[in-house]
Amino acid sequence: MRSVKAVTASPTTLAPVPTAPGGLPLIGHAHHLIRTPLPFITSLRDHGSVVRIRLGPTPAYVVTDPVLTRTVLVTEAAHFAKGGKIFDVLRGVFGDGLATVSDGDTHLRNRRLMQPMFNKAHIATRRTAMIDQARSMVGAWEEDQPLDVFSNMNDVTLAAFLVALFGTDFPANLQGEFTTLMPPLMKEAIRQAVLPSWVTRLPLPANRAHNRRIARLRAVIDQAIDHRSSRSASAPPANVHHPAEAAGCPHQAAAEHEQAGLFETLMAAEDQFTRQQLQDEAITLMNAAIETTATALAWTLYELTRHPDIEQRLRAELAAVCDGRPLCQEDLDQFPYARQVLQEAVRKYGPAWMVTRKTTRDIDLGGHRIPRGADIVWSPYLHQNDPAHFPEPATFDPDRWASGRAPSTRDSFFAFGDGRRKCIGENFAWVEMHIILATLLEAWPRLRLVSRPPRAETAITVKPDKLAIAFGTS
Ligand code: HEM
Repeated sequence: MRSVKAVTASPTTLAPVPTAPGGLPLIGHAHHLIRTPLPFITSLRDHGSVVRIRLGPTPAYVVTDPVLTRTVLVTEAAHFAKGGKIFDVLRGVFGDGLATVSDGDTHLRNRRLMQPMFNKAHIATRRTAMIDQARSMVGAWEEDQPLDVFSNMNDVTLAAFLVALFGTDFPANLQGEFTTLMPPLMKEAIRQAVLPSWVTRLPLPANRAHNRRIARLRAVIDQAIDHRSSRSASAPPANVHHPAEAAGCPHQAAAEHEQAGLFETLMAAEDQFTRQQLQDEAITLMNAAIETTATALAWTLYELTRHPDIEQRLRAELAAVCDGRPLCQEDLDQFPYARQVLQEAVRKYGPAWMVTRKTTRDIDLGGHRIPRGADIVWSPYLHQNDPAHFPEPATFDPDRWASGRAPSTRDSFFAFGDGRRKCIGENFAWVEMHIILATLLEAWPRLRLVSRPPRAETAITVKPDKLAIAFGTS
């Protein structure tokens, strides 16, 4: 196993940071990052534990050793602030939402205010609504017709997320607009992140379209917040009869029937958040929550079509728990194998592949001196596909996560980040992914891949370029 002996070193032992081959004048390594991002970023392991690349004229230091990534995110986090080119571009979309706001008091305060939205007990109050939403959507798919899985997973994760966040009566037109706006917005954001910034300031059609989309997204989010405010005043009684009770799920808590969503927590803190901040947080959450979970689910389904044995084990687990009745929220804590399968998809496909920080002072990392103000890149995808930590990383093996085998691998699993900027939505993500996977298996006894095997494509996440699956009942 490769290891880095020292996180910091005395000035006498510091070595120059190796530079990745293949950089070009003006654009640096941008062509590699645009054309072959995943082979390029994983190839950097061969050049050292910290490797210098250039994003346009700007140098960036890619950390290829998970021990050093933990240093950046946790032990020396004070010297590696949230920032860097990707965040500068994303801030243009999200404003100062939790994911892009600089480190410091505002981040700490907002994180503290938002944390209750995402604790397990609070999320549990939304599980039934999410099951209903997911079930109605996957159940409406046409039998044996090729389905664009990534796009549909985006629709289902978005709908489930909206139901959790904003309640059960979210207007369909707003949902539709959001679905249309987001893919080109994110694609352009990542393109802007790897190009020199002067290119992104030119009055090119692509740049103008990007700005128009951002303005429209803000207007849509504003309408969503208005909608929620107007509905909160007229919420229905909490103990409405629910079909899952009749189906045999005995302990439905009254709170689960409420229409209100998790976002009410923030709206209730009216004096704490301005309208602009509420907008920023809503946009941030929707962006952080949708493509990440949709990608992981799409890859999970693809892997199931390749591994009937894994699919069978999943179905057996589901059948044993539900015992012939429809899935209900209480079942969700009893699917350990589903968790292993989902975690393996998240491991193998990232889903994030490039995240950045900025050094706040000259600092020694892995025996190299990194200057103040430098961009640091870390990559869950890179670490989670490192054969030194995950033997045969291309193999989809959910049993890596079986209890007893998992501890050594957990240290190199960075899919949700770590430290003070760790994903606030991790609990939510697992619940949502379990719900969608389980409702889908419940509705469709057969999955068949009807496209060629997908190639991994990068935007903010690593997603399948083309993935069609037909769902059948026999
Ligand atoms: C499979 C699903 C997900 C993955 C892999 C994922 C991954 C990540 C990662 C790697 C970070 C840290 C970025 C950094 O260190 O700079 C992060 C932060 C964040 N995530 Fe997630 N995420 C997922 C789902 C979600 C969901 C469902 C939500 C919301 C409900 C969410 C909300 C956020 C927010 C707000 C942050 C910023 C936290 C902060 O800076 O304090 N994520 N996520």
